[in-house]
Amino acid sequence: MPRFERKQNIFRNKDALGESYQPERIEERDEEIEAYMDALQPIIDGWEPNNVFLYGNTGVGKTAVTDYLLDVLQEDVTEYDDVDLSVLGVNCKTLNSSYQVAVELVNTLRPAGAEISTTGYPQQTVFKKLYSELEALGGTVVIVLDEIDSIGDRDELLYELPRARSNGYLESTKVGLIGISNDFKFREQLDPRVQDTLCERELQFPPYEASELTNILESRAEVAITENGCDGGVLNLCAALAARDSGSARQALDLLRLAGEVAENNDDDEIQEHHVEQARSKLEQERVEEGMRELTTHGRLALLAVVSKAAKESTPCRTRELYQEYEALCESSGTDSLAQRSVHNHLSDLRMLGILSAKENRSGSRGNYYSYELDVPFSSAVDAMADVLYLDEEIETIREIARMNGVV
Ligand SMILES: Nc1ncnc2c1ncn2[C@@H]1O[C@H](COP(=O)(O)OP(=O)(O)OP(=O)(O)O)[C@@H](O)[C@H]1O
Repeated sequence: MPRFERKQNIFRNKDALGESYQPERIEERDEEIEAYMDALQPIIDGWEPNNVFLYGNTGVGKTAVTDYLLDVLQEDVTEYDDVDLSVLGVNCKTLNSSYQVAVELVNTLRPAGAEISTTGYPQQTVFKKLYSELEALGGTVVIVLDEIDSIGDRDELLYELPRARSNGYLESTKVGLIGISNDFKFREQLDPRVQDTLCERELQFPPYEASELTNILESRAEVAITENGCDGGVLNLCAALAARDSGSARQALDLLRLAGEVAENNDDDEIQEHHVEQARSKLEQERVEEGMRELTTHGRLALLAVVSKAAKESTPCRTRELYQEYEALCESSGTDSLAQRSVHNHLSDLRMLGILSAKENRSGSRGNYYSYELDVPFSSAVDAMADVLYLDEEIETIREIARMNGVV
């Protein structure tokens, strides 16, 4: 019977490369930290907080810097008896209206058992409940709304909360909002009056360059990886790959962690560059598989049509032929088919997602046309579709044909 055996050649503390780890030091963000501290200064001075809007791509340290600075602020504020600071944090990802965010805030402030229902109240009633909880808390309250763009255009709370004091809803409590977003369009879409208040102080976090990512990785590797667990060029390679793609520290850290796991699984004592390469293609495949799972039904059926043609070794294949395959799959799954034009749009989307590639062909007088083929491994595409489409028989036939043709 196989037994578990502890492996600790590579990692000293693998959790330090994970999402929930809060770094002791923030690297390469001195300027942003200075501007951020400047925006938070009125809190220490005992005045009303500024509202702050923070934006930048995913993984560029918006949350890490915010958590770090608010911890420092909470510690430093204890020096001053006349400032009583509370920090509330809500991730808005699953809350897509002001109403839901307000309910979440009320329930964060209420003791267990006294929460309000998430539906059934007029919006103003929920806002009033929020004001009365905030008033009961007193002092200065900083509310951090991460992924604030999920609120969409139902942004009344972002208009009302910063004005609650001037409108007489709050007397003793001073409230400051910190909104965090990686959607650049969100700011532009906001009502100009909301923009004026929420974006009182705006901070932009640019993507990291390779040398900055190397420093972030070096300081994290000190905690996470054993002394001889990592070959010299590995951190530079992870940093360079992440910088070229997204400039995200999360991507660089994920790459290093996965490369370490690959090395560990091979029973190697050191992470080397070839482990990073393997980790990169694994992450790339995961990303594509995730993209495939998030497709709409017709996107999936259009993709399965290409998969089916690939099994028959008939790709690249033009839209017209793919459309026939797609119609047959729609019929098998009891789904009404879309017009060829719409299927063409789905194929273009799949191309944008990096799941398909397309070649443009010239066809004399009738203009150009595209032919499509898979840009991901056949087995990843068929596995992902088997998980999300209820077409077991058809998918088994496709696999069978692929096996016969030596595609898999
Ligand atoms: N300057 C930095 N120094 C140390 N670690 C960092 C730095 N920037 C980012 N990180 C680390 O990178 C990871 C991603 O950072 P973070 O979650 O702050 O990104 P984000 O900009 O908030 O991304 P998202 O918009 O996706 O939430 C975290 O593990 C964080 O600790």
